[in-house]
Amino acid sequence: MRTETPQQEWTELEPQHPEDDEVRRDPACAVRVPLRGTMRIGPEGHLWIGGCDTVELARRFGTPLFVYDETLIRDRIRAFHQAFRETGLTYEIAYAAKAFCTLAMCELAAEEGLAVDAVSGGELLTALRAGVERQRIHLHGNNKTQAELELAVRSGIGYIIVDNFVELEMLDAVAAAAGATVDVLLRVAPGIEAHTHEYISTGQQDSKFGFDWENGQAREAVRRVAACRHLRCIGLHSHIGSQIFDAGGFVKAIERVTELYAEGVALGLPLRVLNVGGGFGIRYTAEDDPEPIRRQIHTIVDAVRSAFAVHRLPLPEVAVEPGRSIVGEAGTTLYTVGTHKLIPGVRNYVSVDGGMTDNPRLALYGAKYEALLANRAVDAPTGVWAVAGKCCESGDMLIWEAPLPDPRPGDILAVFCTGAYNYSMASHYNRNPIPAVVFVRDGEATVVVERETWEDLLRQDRPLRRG
Ligand SMILES: Cc1ncc(COP(=O)(O)O)c(C=O)c1O
Ligand SMILES: N[C@@H](CCCC[NH3+])C(=O)O
Repeated sequence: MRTETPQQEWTELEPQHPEDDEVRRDPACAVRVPLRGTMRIGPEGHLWIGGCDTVELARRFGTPLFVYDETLIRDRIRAFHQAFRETGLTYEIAYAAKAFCTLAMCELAAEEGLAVDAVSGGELLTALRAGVERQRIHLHGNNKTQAELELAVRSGIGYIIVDNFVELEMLDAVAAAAGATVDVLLRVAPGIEAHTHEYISTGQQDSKFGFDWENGQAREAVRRVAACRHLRCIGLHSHIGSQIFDAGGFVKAIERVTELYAEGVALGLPLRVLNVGGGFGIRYTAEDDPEPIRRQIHTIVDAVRSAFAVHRLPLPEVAVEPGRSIVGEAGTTLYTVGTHKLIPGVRNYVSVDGGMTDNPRLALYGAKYEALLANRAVDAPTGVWAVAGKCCESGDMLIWEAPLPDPRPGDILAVFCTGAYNYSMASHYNRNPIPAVVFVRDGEATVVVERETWEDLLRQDRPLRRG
């Protein structure tokens, strides 16, 4: 689809944060929502993304609709590359596909020079089918199945991040059966508390992920992997959590993991990779203030340089696994406004045609979002609305307090920052179909995931009695 860009004047947007000119506020927009990437308010008062009028996108493709600003995704990736290039260190950026995994996204990641970090057979197959170079795919997971390990070994992917002792033995056996030697990293739980929601913090001791550093399991894993005849341990991995705002936690984790790295080198392991995971935070709302990527990457690389100097080790290849920070702010969900319920003195609810099925993050983490009416983007808010989904669940809310002009049935509501862990965590609850996904760029909209239909929902069902 090509949508003509109007010729009239566009609203001028001022940088909100001097360090991050991708986030802008529209002074004419009373809702005062940060406008990211290619977002603009058009002269007709509509929200435009990637040169496309979102009201037209909603009409054309239906709602709920995930809209991704392709330019912003590419810009985010390039910011990571640029930050690393400035450090002069060898590096690899692996896109954490769990944030948003489709063929198109994996293709884009590969085009932009990213490796892909997969965490299941499904993500692995998506990356392979998207044509990502095999050597540039990694496999994660705390309970990889035999079938997933076999697919990974058969496909000859770059490396597998081993999470625990059971997997270590299982993978050694899978590699032996395939007559292969498999490159692995060991995932260490470094005992670092990331200051984020407890369900997305993963580096602390009480975590299901990785070999525990504090009680010596990680050290034991380094010894045991050295004895696995079909595994070649080429590095160590840690990941401390998600939606992290400053790189302090990474520094502590790097210091701990480097001690182990030194022990591994002393044991004769061919270590060359230090993977510090992902978790770089983004600005969901004006309350969020993450450090810019450039600064976080520089802090990480400085920490690696000093830790490796302490142990007199040659510098490793530094790998990171960002997901949210690549796609989160580039995604916007469009909904159609339906019913409302006003409870005087209590709360005003407005309901939209999606909800926890396309965005479970408020229900899961109490996540906060900002929104505006895409078809009346410059109308001043007249009140605070609780934006509800359409599921049979009181907790099915998208935003508890959204300042909006009185929403009318048929208005298009745009909820921002829904690019990470929304489509990928979407569900069929209440038998709702999964929405379509479009990428927009330079006035072109490309459907990268078709909308599911009610018929699609029945495709795997079989009747109780046949014939
Ligand atoms: C091992 C690992 N790597 C990378 C990521 C990506 O995290 P984020 O999307 O916060 O960058 C995660 C998720 O938290 C993870 O568990
Ligand atoms: N799904 C979570 C993050 C988990 C990250 C995976 N380790 C979110 O939406 O924030």
